[in-house]
Amino acid sequence: MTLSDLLVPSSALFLDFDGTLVDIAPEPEAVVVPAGLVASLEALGHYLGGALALISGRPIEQIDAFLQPLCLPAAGVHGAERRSAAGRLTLVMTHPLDHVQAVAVTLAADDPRLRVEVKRGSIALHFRQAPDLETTCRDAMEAAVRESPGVTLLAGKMVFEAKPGGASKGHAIEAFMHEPPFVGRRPVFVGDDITDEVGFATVQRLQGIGVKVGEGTTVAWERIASPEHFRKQLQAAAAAKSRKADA
Ligand SMILES: O=P(O)(O)OC[C@H]1O[C@H](O[C@H]2O[C@H](CO)[C@@H](O)[C@H](O)[C@H]2O)[C@H](O)[C@@H](O)[C@@H]1O
Repeated sequence: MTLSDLLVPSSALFLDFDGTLVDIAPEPEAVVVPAGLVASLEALGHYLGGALALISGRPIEQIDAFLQPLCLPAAGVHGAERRSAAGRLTLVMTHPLDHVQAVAVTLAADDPRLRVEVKRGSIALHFRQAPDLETTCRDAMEAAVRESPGVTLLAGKMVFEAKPGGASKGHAIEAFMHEPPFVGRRPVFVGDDITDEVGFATVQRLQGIGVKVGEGTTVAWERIASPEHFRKQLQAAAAAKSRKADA
């Protein structure tokens, strides 16, 4: 089944960013937004009456910068921040991350291949350039999180990320689904990572469909081979739906 088959005017579309809309890159700032992607998102958002949101581990301001001039409804930092379709910003309560940050920074000081990303409400320790340090990073971050009340650890693609226990992509999607223009629609969520599984489970509980991009076990009912395949489907869906709207 293609994305175009899944979408009708009464659908709500939720999209992950890294590994779904854009290819994974060696560093967080090295991702490339291919030509035409912004136009496809804009056209589909229009077709869906504005019920299209980005659900990312990145801060919303980074998503805005990558997709400018588009400014979509969005959840950032794995649901720790959310901007509604009306532009209202909601922040999930965060917990002290000083200990996690100190542990991550100390590790990275010993090996320049490690990278610490400090976000509002989360600390990410990237080991993409040092895959041999995965266990060291996991052990250190797990221990640091155990000593940080209210904080949980996510294992993403070559990254361990400490974030507020009360925030998740599933919670963010559910919050959107209680508000216009998402309320009453059938949700579709497309993502690629283990961190997206809670989003797939959430939309499927709400009678919607999860779509997993790439390989790996998943609870999602549908699968697309790669971000490149997904972008092609997005473009095709945007073109087909725009044609229908014009007819
Ligand atoms: O939820 P997402 O939109 O998929 O964001 C998840 C994380 O994406 C970024 O890290 C990942 O992508 C980088 C660029 O491709 C890659 O270098 C890194 O190894 C990946 O983990 C971002 O830096 C994180 O803040 C996001 O949480």
